[in-house]
Amino acid sequence: MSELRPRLERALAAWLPWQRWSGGQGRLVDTVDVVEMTELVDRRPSGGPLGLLTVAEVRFADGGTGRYQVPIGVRRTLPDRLAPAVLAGFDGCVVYDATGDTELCELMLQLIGQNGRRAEIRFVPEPSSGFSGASRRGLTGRPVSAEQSNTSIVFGDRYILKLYRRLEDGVNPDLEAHRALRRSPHIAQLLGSIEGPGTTFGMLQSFAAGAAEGWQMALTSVRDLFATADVSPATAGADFAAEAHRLGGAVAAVHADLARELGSASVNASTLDLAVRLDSSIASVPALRPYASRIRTALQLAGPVAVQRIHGDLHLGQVLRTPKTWLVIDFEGEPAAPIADRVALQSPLRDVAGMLRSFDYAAQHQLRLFPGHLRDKAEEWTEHNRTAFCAGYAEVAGYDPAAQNRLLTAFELEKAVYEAVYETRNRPDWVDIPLRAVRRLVGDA
Ligand SMILES: Nc1ncnc2c1ncn2[C@@H]1O[C@H](COP(=O)(O)OP(=O)(O)O)[C@@H](O)[C@H]1O
Ligand SMILES: O=P(O)(O)O[C@H]1O[C@H](CO)[C@@H](O[C@H]2O[C@H](CO)[C@@H](O)[C@H](O)[C@H]2O)[C@H](O)[C@H]1O
Repeated sequence: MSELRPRLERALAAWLPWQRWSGGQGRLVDTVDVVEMTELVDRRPSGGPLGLLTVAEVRFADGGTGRYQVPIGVRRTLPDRLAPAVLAGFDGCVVYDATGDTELCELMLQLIGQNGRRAEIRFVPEPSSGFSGASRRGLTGRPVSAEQSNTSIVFGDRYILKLYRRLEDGVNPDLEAHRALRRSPHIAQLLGSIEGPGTTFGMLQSFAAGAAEGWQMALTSVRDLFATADVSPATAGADFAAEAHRLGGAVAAVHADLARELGSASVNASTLDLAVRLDSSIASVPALRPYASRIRTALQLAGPVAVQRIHGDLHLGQVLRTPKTWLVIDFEGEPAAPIADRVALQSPLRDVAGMLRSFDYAAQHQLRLFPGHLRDKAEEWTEHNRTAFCAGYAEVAGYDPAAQNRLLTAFELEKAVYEAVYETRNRPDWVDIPLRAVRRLVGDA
C-alpha cells in the first residue's frame, strides 16, 4: 500500500481538478497528500476488487486548499463501464475512482445496514428509520448522471447514497438539516450516514422514484407558453403556477421546522454583510464593475431581521415533485462557501430570493433556445410564478415575503452576483442570465 500512495497522489493531481466537485475546473494543483486510506473490504473474494476510502488534501497553485473524499477501487481486470474512472496502473492492477463500481458501493450500503465500522469510519443506520441489513438485499447501485457537487449512487430506485466529495470539519450541514427535519413531509427520509473522525463522508436517504425535478417542470411550462401564440401563462398548456404555489407552502413549512429545531434570532440587517464578496466577485466578473456602486448601495441594509438556519442554495434544481408533495433536497448551502457561512443563521428570505431567481433562470434559459419576440412572454411567466410562489409561502408562513421588497431585492441581487461568478467559472455561456438580472435589479433595464 505504501507504494500505491505516491502513484495515487500523482494521478489525483492530474485528475481531481477536472472533476466538477473539486470546484473551479482545471485549477493547477501544487500538491496532493493522501492522508487516509481505509480498507472497505474485509474478506476479499478472489478476483474481487480492493476498496479504499481515501482522503486527499490538495493545495492548488492559486493558494486554495481542499480536503476531498475519493473512494478508490483496485482490480486486476476492469469492467469496460469503469474505463472512464481509471486513475493509474499499479502492480499489474488498475486503480480507479470507485463511485461507479456498483460492487463497492453496495458494500457501503451493506455496511450502513449492519451498523458496520472500518478503522475510524462508522457506517450508521439512522435510529428509528427502520433501515437495516435486510432492507438492502438484492439491490444494484447506479451512479446519478446529473451534474453534481458531490457523487450520488441510487440503489434499485429505493435508496440514494450521497458521498460528500469536499470534506469539512464537523457534521455536514446537509446531514444536520435532514436530522432536524426528520418529521417533515418535505424531505426525503434520512436512513443513515457514513461518519469519520470529525467529518461526514456520506448520507443515505430514501429515493423518490419517479419524482420530477422542479427545474424540468418549469422549463416544460415555459416551453409550452412559448409554443402557443396569444395565450397568457395562466391559460397555457403546462401552467406551473399551482405548483409554484404549493412549492412556496412547502418551503415555508421547511423554514418553520428548521427554526423550531435549530433555533432563530433577530439581528440588525447590517450584520448580514451582503456586500462582503462584492469586490472579489467584480474581480472575477469585470462586467459587474459598471454597477458596483449601485449594487453596494442596494446591499446595504439596516433594521431588525429574523434569522435562522436556511437551505442556503435554494433553486428549482433542489426541489422534487413526488405524486404527493414537494421535497426539498441538498441542504449543503452554496458549494464553494466556507462552512462557517453555510451554517450561520440567515434570513429565510434569502432562500425565497434564490427560488425567485430560479423562475427568472428557467424563463431566460428557454428564451436563449427560442429567441426573439418572446421576451415579454418570458417575463410574464416569471412574474406569474413568482407571485404564486410568494402567495403559497405567505399562506403557510403567515407573512408575505413579497411585502418585504427592499430586503428581498437585496437578497436577489446578492444571489445574481453570486450566479454571475458561478456561471463565469462553470458555464460561461449562461452568464448573461444573471448579468441581465443584476442590471434589472439596480434599475438599469
Ligand atoms: N431523495 C432523492 N430522490 C430522488 N432523486 C434524488 C434524491 N436526492 C437527490 N436526487 C437527485 O440527485 C441529484 C443530485 O442531488 P443533490 O442532493 O443536489 O446532490 P449534490 O449535493 O451533489 O448537488 C438531484 O438533482 C436529484 O435529481
Ligand atoms: O445545485 P448546486 O448546489 O450544485 O448549485 C450550484 O449549481 C446550480 C446549477 O446547477 C446553480 O443554479 C443556477 O442555475 C440553475 C439552473 O441550472 C438555476 O435554477 C438557479 O436559479 C441558478 O442559481 C447554483 O447557483 C449553484 O450554487
